[in-house]
Amino acid sequence: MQEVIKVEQLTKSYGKLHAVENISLSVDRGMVFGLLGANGAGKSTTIECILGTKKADTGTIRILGADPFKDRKKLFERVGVQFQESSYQEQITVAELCRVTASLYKEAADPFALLARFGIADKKNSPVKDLSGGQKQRLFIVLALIPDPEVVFLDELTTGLDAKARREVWKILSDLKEKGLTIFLTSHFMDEVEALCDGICILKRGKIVFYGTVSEAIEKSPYEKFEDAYLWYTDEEEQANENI
Ligand SMILES: Nc1ncnc2c1ncn2[C@@H]1O[C@H](COP(=O)(O)OP(=O)(O)OP(=O)(O)O)[C@@H](O)[C@H]1O
Repeated sequence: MQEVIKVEQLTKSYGKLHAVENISLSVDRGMVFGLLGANGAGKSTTIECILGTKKADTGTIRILGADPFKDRKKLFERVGVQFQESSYQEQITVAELCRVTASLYKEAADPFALLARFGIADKKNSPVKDLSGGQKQRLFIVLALIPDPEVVFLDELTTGLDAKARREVWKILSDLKEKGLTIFLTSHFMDEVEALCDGICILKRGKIVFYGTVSEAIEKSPYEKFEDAYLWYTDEEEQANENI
């Protein structure tokens, strides 16, 4: 099994704040990996360091065997990224944004097939700014998949999507995974994590508090449901009480 993402001892501080401390993780090809944690736990910082858009203070990071900070150009064609907010011209339409994005890659996927797959083909002539929150979110997943990447980073995957759209996105991602796509995601929805993730890492104030599979996370907690186990791993009060 080929290792697609490897992070060893990643540390990143903002001034005195240790945003991420000693994070190590490994993601194999065709795996869906979930990076979890409360707001401010350090997920975005970790992803930005993995992508090379932020420089880690210390640690080693490899994506597809390359150093993302030094080899960004080389990785650009092979890695997809979903942004929460993309910067685009005020009046640009969905079709134009997709075409512009596709033009950046040598071997782009067909953006219109992707729009159809994500149920927003009828919006192709609408200005992006007029899309609903959920439609925009789906568009951003489409943009991340346009490079036809080997690995894709999806930050807060289905935030803003209704229940049906979430299920549809899960199905599409499961199909892409079957074809060998490696998926690195963050999510605040534990049902989604249970449905999709082969491996997870739970962060609490920048440190790993659990690393393994969803079923291991449940087993090592006093709970039977994953959401309860997740809250137990991340709960401030509970952990504070344990230290008394
Ligand atoms: N550029 C920055 N300068 C200073 N502090 C920052 C900066 N970016 C993030 N932080 C701080 O680092 C910590 C980790 O933030 P990060 O955005 O990585 O968390 P997160 O887990 O992605 O949160 P969320 O779920 O809210 O997106 C937070 O305390 C945040 O306030």
